[in-house]
Amino acid sequence: MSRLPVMSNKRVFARSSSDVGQDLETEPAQRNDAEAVRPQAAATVVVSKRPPVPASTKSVRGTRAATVAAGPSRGKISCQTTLGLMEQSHLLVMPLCTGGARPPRRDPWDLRGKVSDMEDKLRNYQTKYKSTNQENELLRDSVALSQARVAEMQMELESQKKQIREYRGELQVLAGVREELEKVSSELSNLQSKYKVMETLTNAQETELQTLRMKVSMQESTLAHLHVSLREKEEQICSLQATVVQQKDELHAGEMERRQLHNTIQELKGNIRVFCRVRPLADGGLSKHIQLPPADNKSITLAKMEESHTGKTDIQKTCYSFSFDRVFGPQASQQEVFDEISLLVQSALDGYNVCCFAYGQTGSGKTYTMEGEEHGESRGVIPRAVQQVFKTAHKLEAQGWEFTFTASFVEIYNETLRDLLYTEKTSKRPELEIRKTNNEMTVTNLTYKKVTNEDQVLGLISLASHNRSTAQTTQNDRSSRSHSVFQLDIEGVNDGRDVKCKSTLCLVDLAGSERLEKSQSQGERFKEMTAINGSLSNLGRVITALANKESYIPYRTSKLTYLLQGCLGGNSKTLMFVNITPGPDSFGESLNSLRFASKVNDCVIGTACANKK
Ligand SMILES: Nc1ncnc2c1ncn2[C@@H]1O[C@H](COP(=O)(O)OP(=O)(O)OP(=O)(O)O)[C@@H](O)[C@H]1O
Repeated sequence: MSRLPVMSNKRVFARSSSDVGQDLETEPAQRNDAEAVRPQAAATVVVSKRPPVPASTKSVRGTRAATVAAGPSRGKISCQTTLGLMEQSHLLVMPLCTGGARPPRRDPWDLRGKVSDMEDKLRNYQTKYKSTNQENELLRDSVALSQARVAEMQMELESQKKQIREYRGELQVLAGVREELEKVSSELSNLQSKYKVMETLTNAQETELQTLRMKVSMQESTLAHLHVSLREKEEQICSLQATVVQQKDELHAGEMERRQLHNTIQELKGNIRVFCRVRPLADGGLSKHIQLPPADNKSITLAKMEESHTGKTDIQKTCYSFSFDRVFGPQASQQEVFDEISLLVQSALDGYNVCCFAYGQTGSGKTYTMEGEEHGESRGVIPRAVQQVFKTAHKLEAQGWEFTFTASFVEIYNETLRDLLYTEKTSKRPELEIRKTNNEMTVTNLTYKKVTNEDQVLGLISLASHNRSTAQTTQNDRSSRSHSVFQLDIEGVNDGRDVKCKSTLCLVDLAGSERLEKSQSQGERFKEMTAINGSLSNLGRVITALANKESYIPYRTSKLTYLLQGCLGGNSKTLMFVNITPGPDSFGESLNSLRFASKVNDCVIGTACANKK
């Protein structure tokens, strides 16, 4: 910045000196026409310092001086020109004051000498001026060059600055890149260490792979052997499968034959059978008036005992003997009893309707026989039958049979049906009605539960016994005053053989059959007893009518016989338990029960046929 004014001064100076130079060079011409202005001005300057030179002292050397000296007389000098000349005179005067070796001092009179000196000086100055001008020119050129150079340099500087900025930007970018690189290099070193680990692992795995390859090749050869043996086995399997098919056919044929034979045996035994069961006394023994011949398990004798006149011995007065399909004494276990009826249960799976009911006075052991205890050896007919049904069905699955089971539990109390599997509010109980559709007996609004295993059925049985209506009597504090009917509908399908079967296993615990006088029943109890006895009498009548092959069977007279119609007719197998109380007080009731059972036992109901399609 500080150099710029200097440059401009120089420029001014250069211009002024060149003007002066020009003026001086053109001076002779101007002198010739005697019109030059600037030399006059210079003369004016000189005049101010030196005494005026007379115009007559012109010479060749002094022509200029004379011309200079003649300047003022011309008079017309512009102010601007004067200033330029003053600058010029300054240049001219300076060497005069500071110049080199001084010339020998002239005498005051030696004006010519002095003029000559002056002229010499002037020439010197002119020479210097010329050389200065040249120098000046050179300098000007050099200045111009320098300026151009400077401009160039500045441009270069600018471009370099710009480049520097760019470099800085790039540097920053590079710094970022460097950071990135550092990161990458640290990652790289991490990766390298990982790579080393991986390399080690790879080596280990390669070794393992080699081992595995060897194993694989060994196993491949083993596999090839196995393939061969597999093919052999497959062939064997094929032939075995053919054998299995053949054996299945044989098995099915055998099963069909077994069913037929089984049914024949059941028919020979009678489609209605009666078993008598005498419950033990409280001490486990047997009362004197009941006699069970030891060698025979089919007869029972009821003997009327009277005290002798002395009162010391009992005299046997009247004897009533009865024969049944089987008589169980007080020691007979639940298992023994069930073994005798299990063949009938099998018939249910073969497609025959099976009905088993227990008849007897209150407390004679009907519920014990049919239901028994919930678990263990004292379980009764119903849980054991259910167990057998599911076990046998499972076995038959292997022969292509598929079974579906539907359970229902109904109670007949005072000639009214009650659903024992009903779980809703008691107030909302719907009315149940027995309907006969397609020769099948159904109950409207009754709960029919699909069951798939024994436990489900046992759960339903316990629900039913909870719901079962019981009423207190003087003879048995847990006496049931209603008939309970458990039904298991069984449907079997063997698609492979295109065979179907359908049957119902019906297990009935009848209400107590005691006489009215003995039970001392009154009011509601009397009504109950009338209904119970009415339905039991009708059961006897139905069985007799069936035995006599009467045209009219009074099924509809009571709800019990109407409900059991399907299980009591020709297409069914019926088993009746007559339960006897051994106490002497129950003699009359026992006799009644045995007479009723005997009547049933004498019945021969038509040949049963399986419900097969
Ligand atoms: N064979 C038997 N062995 C041992 N105990 C028996 C036998 N039979 C019945 N009992 C017992 O006798 C009592 C009465 O039996 P149960 O309740 O089965 O009579 P019930 O005929 O069903 O009476 P209800 O008609 O009132 O239902 C029960 O305590 C029962 O355990």
